[in-house]
Amino acid sequence: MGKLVEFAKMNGLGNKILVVDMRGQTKPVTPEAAIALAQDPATNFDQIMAIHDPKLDGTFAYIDIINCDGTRAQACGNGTRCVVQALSAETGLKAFIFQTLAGILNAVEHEDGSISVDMGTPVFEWAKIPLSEEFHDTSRIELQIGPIDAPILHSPSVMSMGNPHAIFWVDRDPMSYDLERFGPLLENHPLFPEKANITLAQVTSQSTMTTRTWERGAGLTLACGSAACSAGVSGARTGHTERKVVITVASSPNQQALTIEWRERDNHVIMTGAAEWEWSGQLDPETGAWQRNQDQASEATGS
Ligand SMILES: N[C@@H](CCC[C@H](N)C(=O)O)C(=O)O
Repeated sequence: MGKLVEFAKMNGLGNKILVVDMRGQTKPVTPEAAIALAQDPATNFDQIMAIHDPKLDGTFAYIDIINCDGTRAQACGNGTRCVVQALSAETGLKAFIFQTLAGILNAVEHEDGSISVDMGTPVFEWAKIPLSEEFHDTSRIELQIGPIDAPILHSPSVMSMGNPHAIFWVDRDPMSYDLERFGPLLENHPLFPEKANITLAQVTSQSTMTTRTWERGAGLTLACGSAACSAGVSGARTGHTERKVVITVASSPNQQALTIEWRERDNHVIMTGAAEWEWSGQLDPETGAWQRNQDQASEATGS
């Protein structure tokens, strides 16, 4: 193994996250290392959250977000909560400011252990989402899947939460749709030049909804925080819901929930929910070789 760095296997509502401590390192986690770690059942993850030294005064760290296919993502809500929990346990601090590809994120850990992340402001302009075709109104665009006269999914709300999202409104349990089949078709649809995260959202009341997501670069995941933010914003934007919603993530273990508030006063989106530590170890950020801390060992190493 080469030079090793500390990492923690964590999850946010089941969304599998590796929090990797890259502070003091000059090079990033390589796509090869990410793919090797994703392929190993013990370290299999949806996103790596690599904590780097700050690049900007006033921020605690720069967070590099890597999908399990080795591509980079601008935003990861569940992963950001995991980073906050890990750094809070290390430093005792409760509030953090991070820099990501999507911009500056403020986050805070509450007394009860739940974590709120200010995910920034939503973007609705078609060219900035981005879409490959001009749409004046992106709150519902023309896009459908299934028979032309009886589409299975249609008219999504599209937006960017730093990363691109399409929210399809459904009237039954999102788990009853074959998202494994439709997800890749929609993620890679020519309308999305940078691909898109695809979410099914069922509105259950003015202040509740249920979601399930096919993630760009990761496929079917148990949960996606930025998708929940996008569903919350899109629900209010289309008049389906109020600006504050509790979103049950249908695919998460025990159907856990996130609270999403699209604040009227400053247009910011605040996501609140849990994060969970599973185990820790060390890994080589160049190759993905890893070892688990001795005291937690059951499956000790991978290379
Ligand atoms: N799981 C994440 C989203 C991760 C990024 C996404 N796959 C992308 O490429 O945009 C979340 O919790 O937000």
